[in-house]
Formats: sequence, C-alpha cells, structure tokens
Amino acid sequence: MTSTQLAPPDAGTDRDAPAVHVRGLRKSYGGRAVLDGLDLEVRRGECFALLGPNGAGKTTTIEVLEGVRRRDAGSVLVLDEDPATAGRGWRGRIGVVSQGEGAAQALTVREALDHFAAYTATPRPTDELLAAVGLEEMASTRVGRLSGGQRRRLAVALGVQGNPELVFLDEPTTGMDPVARRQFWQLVRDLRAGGTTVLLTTHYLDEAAELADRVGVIAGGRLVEVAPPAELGAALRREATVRWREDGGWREVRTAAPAGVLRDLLAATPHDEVPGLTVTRPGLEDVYLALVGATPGGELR
Ligand SMILES: Nc1ncnc2c1ncn2[C@@H]1O[C@H](COP(=O)(O)OP(=O)(O)OP(=O)(O)O)[C@@H](O)[C@H]1O
Repeated sequence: MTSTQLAPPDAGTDRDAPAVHVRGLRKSYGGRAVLDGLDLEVRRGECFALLGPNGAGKTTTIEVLEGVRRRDAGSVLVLDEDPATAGRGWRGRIGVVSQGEGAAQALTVREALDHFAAYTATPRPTDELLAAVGLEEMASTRVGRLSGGQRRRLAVALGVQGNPELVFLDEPTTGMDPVARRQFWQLVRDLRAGGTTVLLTTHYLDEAAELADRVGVIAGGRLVEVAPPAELGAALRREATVRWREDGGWREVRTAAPAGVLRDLLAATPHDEVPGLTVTRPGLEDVYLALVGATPGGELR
C-alpha cells in the first residue's frame, strides 16, 4: 500500500461542532441493558478508538451512530444530524466498515469496487483504492475467493470509496496479518492527514496506541475513561512497582516515588547490588485491564 494522500473531505456544515455528540445513550436487548447512559464526543479530524471487552457494546454504539440500529434513549448527533432520521445526503458523508461479510461474492475485486462506485456521488478512482489497501494484485480475483484479511481490506476500500467526512471502522484489522495491519494503519493515518474523522473499535491495544488521538474505554454500559493513549489511567500509571530478590524470595513495593525506595534499598545493600532489581510502571494493557475490571489472567474481578 502506498501512502497516497487522500483527498480532503467536503467541508461540513459546522466545523467547530464535534463530529459525534452522544449524551445518555441507552440500549437494551431483551430487557438487558447493554448501553446504560453512554456519553461520547468525537472531535472533527481526530482518530478516536473505542476499547472494551467482548459484549461491552462497541458495535451497538457504532451501529446507533451509523443509523442502522435504534436506540432506546439519549441524544445522538453525527455530523450535526440525528442518524435515526438523517437522509441520503448525510449517509453519503459517512463511511462504514462493519464486521459483517460483504456481498458481491461472485464479482472480482475491481468489479465490486466499480459496482459500488455507481452508488457513490464522488467515488475515489478504483485504482487509487486498490493501491491504498494493497489489493492491486487481487483486482481480478473473485471476492468469494479472498482470504479473511483480504476481505477486510476490500471492506475498508468500500468504506472510504465516497471520500467520507467521518468513517466508522468496526474491528477493521481482525484477521489481518501483521503486514496488512501495518498497511492498514498507514491508510488510517492518510485518511486522518486528509482531514477525515475516524472512529474505530479494536481489541488491539497497540493499534489504539498507534492510531488514536484519544481512546475511550467502554465498561458497564458507559465510557469509563477517555484520554490520549499515553495518558489513559494517569492515576494508575503514577504508581511504579519496585521488585527485587531478598532472602531467597521476591519482595515487591508499589510506590509513586520509586527513586526514594531505590535509595533506601541501595543504602541497605552491600556493594550496591540488589539481585533481580526491576522498576516497572503499568503499560496500556495493565491500565485497560484495571479500567474494565479484569485481572491479567482474564477473569473479571
Ligand atoms: N441483535 C441483538 N439481539 C440481542 N442481543 C444483542 C444483539 N446485538 C448485540 N447483542 C448483545 O449485546 C451485547 C453487546 O454486543 P456488541 O456487539 O455491541 O458488543 P461489542 O463490544 O461490539 O463486542 P465484541 O467486542 O465481541 O464485538 C452482547 O452481549 C451481545 O450479545
């Protein structure tokens, strides 16, 4: 995939208003609340990543924002319109890459792109799209014969075909190999550099850290924290763990001031040698697990 600069999206109606504005979003399935008063704001031009465990409600949220799922309560504005009532003009301003399998299995990749271009007001040229998602060599292959990761790439190409102002990417890199993931990341960076707002869901914390300006974590039906990836869980991150061996076992101290602990430790140790000494701070994964209430072993607290 090349890092083709993508055409800037059309100017929106109000450039200062957030691209997505959600207050008090509620959604239940069969009496069970999945979204329980979710607030969310995505700024124009940013890449926002929604994180959360399986079943947290990420897809439900995205589908409500896309206007394909009804909400029970709450206010939702996407590009200044309510997706529940917005018309075709609005639909043309958003791009959707969902988790589902695409149609058009019997068409070749190029035919599929040409076919859907006919429904798009100002489609990006098919060759440009093929290059952007690294599918040039598969252009003549039938969609039904693509691998799972290649299908995801095609889905991404279709999602950005109409130069959307805002693109929704629901677990876009699931099933992609590491090379394809990195190509996809470049595509997202290009989109963002061209002014497109990106809202993506992912289970890959490295992906969120790599791409997102801000990350939001859904748990218990709400957004429990929103921050740039490096600042997520700031309070949790302040605490370091100092660990060393002593008397045949491991000792561990959690502290916001590891330098002081080290000074005391070294002062009490002959020859300045502390066996097995490490100082670690929680990474994004530790913070995420703490926020969603799970232990590193996987079980919920
Ligand atoms: N159409 C539906 N009918 C009934 N329950 C549903 C429906 N769609 C989703 N759910 C349930 O709602 C909850 C949230 O699902 P959702 O797909 O929004 O979560 P998610 O965060 O996207 O999960 P994942 O990470 O596994 O994709 C799950 O428990 C799911 O089983």
